Amino acid sequence: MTHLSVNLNKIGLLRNSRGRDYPNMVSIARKTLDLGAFGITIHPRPDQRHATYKDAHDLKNLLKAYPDKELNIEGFPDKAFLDVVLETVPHQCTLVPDDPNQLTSDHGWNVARDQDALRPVIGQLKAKGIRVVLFMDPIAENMKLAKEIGADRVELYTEEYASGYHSDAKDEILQSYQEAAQAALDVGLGVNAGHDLDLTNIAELCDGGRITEVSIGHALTVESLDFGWDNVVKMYLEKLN
Ligand SMILES: CC(=O)[C@@H](O)[C@H](O)COP(=O)(O)O
Ligand SMILES: NCC(=O)COP(=O)(O)O
Repeated sequence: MTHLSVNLNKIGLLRNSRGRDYPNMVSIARKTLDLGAFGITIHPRPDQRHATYKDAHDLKNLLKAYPDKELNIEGFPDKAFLDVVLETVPHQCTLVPDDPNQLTSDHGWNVARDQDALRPVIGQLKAKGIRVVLFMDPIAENMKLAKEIGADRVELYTEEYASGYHSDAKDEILQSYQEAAQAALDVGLGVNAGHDLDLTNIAELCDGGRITEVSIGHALTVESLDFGWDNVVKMYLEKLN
Protein backbone atom coordinates (compact mmCIF):
# COMPACT_ATOMS: atom_id res chain seq x y z
CA MET A 1 0.00 0.00 0.00
CA THR A 2 1.24 3.52 -0.84
CA HIS A 3 0.25 6.46 1.35
CA LEU A 4 -1.59 9.39 -0.24
CA SER A 5 -0.51 12.89 0.79
CA VAL A 6 -2.73 15.51 -0.82
CA ASN A 7 -0.97 18.71 -1.86
CA LEU A 8 -3.17 21.74 -1.16
CA ASN A 9 -1.14 24.32 -3.08
CA LYS A 10 -3.98 24.86 -5.57
CA ILE A 11 -6.47 25.41 -2.79
CA GLY A 12 -4.20 28.18 -1.62
CA LEU A 13 -3.99 29.58 -5.14
CA LEU A 14 -7.78 29.73 -5.42
CA ARG A 15 -8.09 31.29 -1.95
CA ASN A 16 -5.41 33.91 -2.60
CA SER A 17 -7.03 34.94 -5.89
CA ARG A 18 -9.76 36.82 -3.98
CA GLY A 19 -7.81 37.86 -0.89
CA ARG A 20 -10.36 36.15 1.38
CA ASP A 21 -10.15 32.93 3.40
CA TYR A 22 -12.36 31.06 0.94
CA PRO A 23 -11.83 28.18 0.30
CA ASN A 24 -10.46 27.63 3.77
CA MET A 25 -7.31 25.51 3.66
CA VAL A 26 -7.83 23.87 7.07
CA SER A 27 -11.42 22.87 6.23
CA ILE A 28 -10.31 21.19 3.00
CA ALA A 29 -7.43 19.50 4.82
CA ARG A 30 -9.76 18.21 7.55
CA LYS A 31 -12.19 16.81 5.00
CA THR A 32 -9.33 15.21 3.06
CA LEU A 33 -7.93 13.48 6.14
CA ASP A 34 -11.41 12.35 7.21
CA LEU A 35 -11.84 10.81 3.75
CA GLY A 36 -8.82 8.63 4.50
CA ALA A 37 -5.81 10.45 3.07
CA PHE A 38 -2.63 9.72 5.02
CA GLY A 39 -1.33 13.24 4.90
CA ILE A 40 -1.35 16.81 3.72
CA THR A 41 1.43 18.45 1.71
CA ILE A 42 2.06 22.12 1.07
CA HIS A 43 4.89 23.82 -0.77
CA PRO A 44 5.12 27.43 0.44
CA ARG A 45 7.22 29.27 -2.14
CA PRO A 46 9.09 32.51 -1.31
CA ASP A 47 6.35 34.64 -2.93
CA GLN A 48 3.67 32.61 -1.10
CA ARG A 49 1.66 32.60 -4.34
CA HIS A 50 -0.44 29.72 -3.02
CA ALA A 51 0.47 27.95 0.22
CA THR A 52 1.64 30.40 2.86
CA TYR A 53 3.81 30.16 5.95
CA LYS A 54 0.62 30.75 7.97
CA ASP A 55 -0.87 27.66 6.33
CA ALA A 56 2.03 25.67 7.71
CA HIS A 57 1.20 26.75 11.26
CA ASP A 58 -2.54 26.25 10.78
CA LEU A 59 -2.11 22.78 9.28
CA LYS A 60 0.34 21.71 11.98
CA ASN A 61 -2.31 22.64 14.55
CA LEU A 62 -4.91 20.64 12.63
CA LEU A 63 -2.69 17.57 12.41
CA LYS A 64 -2.41 17.46 16.22
CA ALA A 65 -5.91 15.99 16.11
CA TYR A 66 -4.76 13.24 13.72
CA PRO A 67 -1.96 11.32 15.49
CA ASP A 68 -1.80 8.73 12.70
CA LYS A 69 -1.56 11.26 9.86
CA GLU A 70 1.26 13.48 8.64
CA LEU A 71 2.08 16.99 7.46
CA ASN A 72 4.71 17.28 4.74
CA ILE A 73 6.16 20.71 4.01
CA GLU A 74 8.07 21.05 0.75
CA GLY A 75 10.34 23.81 -0.37
CA PHE A 76 13.73 25.34 -0.97
CA PRO A 77 15.70 25.67 2.28
CA ASP A 78 16.16 29.43 2.40
CA LYS A 79 16.02 31.14 5.83
CA ALA A 80 12.31 31.95 5.75
CA PHE A 81 11.42 28.40 4.78
CA LEU A 82 13.69 26.83 7.37
CA ASP A 83 12.38 29.15 10.07
CA VAL A 84 8.79 28.07 9.46
CA VAL A 85 9.73 24.39 9.27
CA LEU A 86 11.75 24.56 12.50
CA GLU A 87 8.87 26.45 14.18
CA THR A 88 6.10 24.09 13.03
CA VAL A 89 8.08 20.81 13.10
CA PRO A 90 6.10 18.88 10.48
CA HIS A 91 6.42 15.10 10.36
CA GLN A 92 8.28 15.39 7.07
CA CYS A 93 10.14 18.08 5.15
CA THR A 94 10.86 17.60 1.46
CA LEU A 95 13.74 19.78 0.26
CA VAL A 96 13.30 20.96 -3.33
CA PRO A 97 16.00 22.83 -5.35
CA ASP A 98 13.66 25.46 -6.77
CA ASP A 99 14.59 29.01 -7.65
CA PRO A 100 12.17 31.62 -6.23
CA ASN A 101 10.68 32.53 -9.60
CA GLN A 102 10.18 29.05 -11.03
CA LEU A 103 6.67 28.41 -12.36
CA THR A 104 6.77 24.99 -10.70
CA SER A 105 9.28 22.38 -9.57
CA ASP A 106 11.13 20.97 -12.56
CA HIS A 107 14.29 19.20 -11.33
CA GLY A 108 15.80 17.32 -8.47
CA TRP A 109 18.92 18.02 -6.40
CA ASN A 110 22.44 17.75 -7.77
CA VAL A 111 23.60 16.12 -4.57
CA ALA A 112 27.24 15.98 -5.62
CA ARG A 113 27.32 19.74 -6.17
CA ASP A 114 24.97 20.71 -3.34
CA GLN A 115 26.05 18.29 -0.62
CA ASP A 116 28.00 20.85 1.44
CA ALA A 117 24.96 23.13 1.57
CA LEU A 118 22.52 20.29 2.25
CA ARG A 119 24.37 18.48 5.07
CA PRO A 120 23.90 21.15 7.78
CA VAL A 121 20.28 21.77 6.76
CA ILE A 122 19.49 18.08 6.95
CA GLY A 123 21.20 17.92 10.33
CA GLN A 124 19.15 20.84 11.66
CA LEU A 125 15.86 19.28 10.57
CA LYS A 126 16.70 15.80 11.84
CA ALA A 127 17.76 17.25 15.19
CA LYS A 128 14.12 18.38 15.54
CA GLY A 129 12.87 14.90 14.73
CA ILE A 130 11.70 15.82 11.22
CA ARG A 131 11.95 13.17 8.52
CA VAL A 132 14.02 14.64 5.67
CA VAL A 133 13.28 13.89 2.03
CA LEU A 134 15.36 15.03 -0.97
CA PHE A 135 13.52 15.76 -4.20
CA MET A 136 15.47 13.78 -6.79
CA ASP A 137 15.49 12.92 -10.46
CA PRO A 138 15.16 9.15 -11.04
CA ILE A 139 18.90 8.51 -11.33
CA ALA A 140 19.92 5.35 -9.49
CA GLU A 141 23.57 6.39 -9.19
CA ASN A 142 22.67 9.41 -7.05
CA MET A 143 20.90 7.53 -4.29
CA LYS A 144 23.98 6.42 -2.35
CA LEU A 145 25.20 10.00 -1.86
CA ALA A 146 21.69 11.15 -0.92
CA LYS A 147 21.81 8.61 1.89
CA GLU A 148 25.36 9.55 2.88
CA ILE A 149 24.45 13.22 3.36
CA GLY A 150 21.67 12.24 5.75
CA ALA A 151 18.41 11.99 3.86
CA ASP A 152 15.80 9.60 5.26
CA ARG A 153 13.93 9.32 1.98
CA VAL A 154 14.02 10.58 -1.58
CA GLU A 155 11.02 11.85 -3.51
CA LEU A 156 11.27 10.80 -7.13
CA TYR A 157 10.36 13.70 -9.43
CA THR A 158 7.76 12.09 -11.68
CA GLU A 159 7.15 14.65 -14.41
CA GLU A 160 9.10 12.61 -16.97
CA TYR A 161 7.01 9.55 -16.08
CA ALA A 162 3.75 11.47 -16.36
CA SER A 163 4.59 13.25 -19.60
CA GLY A 164 5.82 10.01 -21.18
CA TYR A 165 2.98 7.85 -19.92
CA HIS A 166 1.15 7.75 -23.25
CA SER A 167 4.32 7.52 -25.35
CA ASP A 168 6.19 4.58 -26.85
CA ALA A 169 8.91 5.18 -24.23
CA LYS A 170 6.51 4.50 -21.34
CA ASP A 171 7.90 1.11 -20.34
CA GLU A 172 11.52 2.29 -20.54
CA ILE A 173 10.74 5.34 -18.44
CA LEU A 174 8.83 3.30 -15.88
CA GLN A 175 11.76 0.92 -15.60
CA SER A 176 14.12 3.82 -14.87
CA TYR A 177 11.89 4.84 -11.97
CA GLN A 178 11.72 1.30 -10.66
CA GLU A 179 15.53 1.04 -10.84
CA ALA A 180 15.98 4.37 -9.08
CA ALA A 181 13.50 3.35 -6.39
CA GLN A 182 15.24 0.02 -5.87
CA ALA A 183 18.63 1.73 -5.70
CA ALA A 184 17.27 4.02 -3.00
CA LEU A 185 15.85 1.10 -1.04
CA ASP A 186 19.13 -0.79 -1.39
CA VAL A 187 21.02 1.96 0.46
CA GLY A 188 18.38 2.30 3.17
CA LEU A 189 16.38 5.24 1.84
CA GLY A 190 12.61 5.35 1.81
CA VAL A 191 10.95 6.30 -1.48
CA ASN A 192 8.29 8.92 -2.07
CA ALA A 193 7.14 10.16 -5.48
CA GLY A 194 5.38 13.20 -6.85
CA HIS A 195 4.69 15.76 -9.56
CA ASP A 196 2.05 15.46 -12.29
CA LEU A 197 0.77 12.13 -11.00
CA ASP A 198 -2.90 11.55 -11.77
CA LEU A 199 -5.68 8.95 -11.65
CA THR A 200 -4.54 7.46 -14.95
CA ASN A 201 -0.84 7.00 -14.27
CA ILE A 202 -0.69 6.46 -10.50
CA ALA A 203 -1.30 2.71 -10.26
CA GLU A 204 1.51 1.47 -12.52
CA LEU A 205 4.07 3.69 -10.84
CA CYS A 206 3.15 2.39 -7.38
CA ASP A 207 2.79 -1.24 -8.43
CA GLY A 208 5.56 -3.33 -6.84
CA GLY A 209 5.42 -1.78 -3.40
CA ARG A 210 8.62 0.28 -3.56
CA ILE A 211 6.92 3.63 -3.08
CA THR A 212 5.88 4.54 0.47
CA GLU A 213 4.09 7.82 -0.27
CA VAL A 214 2.87 9.86 -3.20
CA SER A 215 2.00 13.54 -2.96
CA ILE A 216 -0.58 14.72 -5.46
CA GLY A 217 -2.15 18.12 -5.89
CA HIS A 218 -2.48 19.66 -9.31
CA ALA A 219 -4.18 16.79 -11.17
CA LEU A 220 -6.27 15.86 -8.13
CA THR A 221 -7.65 19.40 -8.03
CA VAL A 222 -8.38 19.43 -11.76
CA GLU A 223 -9.96 15.96 -11.64
CA SER A 224 -12.17 17.23 -8.81
CA LEU A 225 -13.74 19.70 -11.24
CA ASP A 226 -15.18 16.69 -13.06
CA PHE A 227 -15.80 14.18 -10.26
CA GLY A 228 -15.88 16.17 -7.02
CA TRP A 229 -13.18 16.37 -4.35
CA ASP A 230 -14.55 13.61 -2.14
CA ASN A 231 -14.92 11.18 -5.02
CA VAL A 232 -11.43 11.90 -6.39
CA VAL A 233 -9.73 11.41 -3.03
CA LYS A 234 -11.58 8.09 -2.65
CA MET A 235 -10.61 7.11 -6.21
CA TYR A 236 -6.92 7.68 -5.42
CA LEU A 237 -7.22 5.71 -2.19
CA GLU A 238 -8.78 2.80 -4.04
CA LYS A 239 -5.96 2.79 -6.60
CA LEU A 240 -3.27 2.97 -3.89
CA ASN A 241 -4.61 0.39 -1.44
C1 LIG B 1 7.88 19.44 -5.52
C2 LIG B 1 6.80 19.20 -6.49
O1 LIG B 1 6.96 18.61 -7.52
C3 LIG B 1 5.48 19.71 -6.20
O2 LIG B 1 5.16 19.25 -4.96
C4 LIG B 1 5.44 21.19 -6.12
O3 LIG B 1 4.99 21.53 -4.87
C5 LIG B 1 4.48 21.76 -7.10
O4 LIG B 1 4.49 23.14 -6.87
P1 LIG B 1 3.34 24.04 -7.51
O5 LIG B 1 2.04 23.58 -6.89
O6 LIG B 1 3.76 25.43 -7.11
O7 LIG B 1 3.38 23.78 -9.00
N1 LIG C 1 5.69 16.58 -4.44
C1 LIG C 1 4.63 16.55 -5.43
C2 LIG C 1 3.43 17.26 -4.89
O1 LIG C 1 3.34 17.54 -3.71
C3 LIG C 1 2.32 17.62 -5.79
O2 LIG C 1 2.73 17.73 -7.13
P1 LIG C 1 1.53 17.93 -8.18
O3 LIG C 1 0.61 16.76 -8.03
O4 LIG C 1 0.85 19.22 -7.82
O5 LIG C 1 2.21 17.98 -9.53
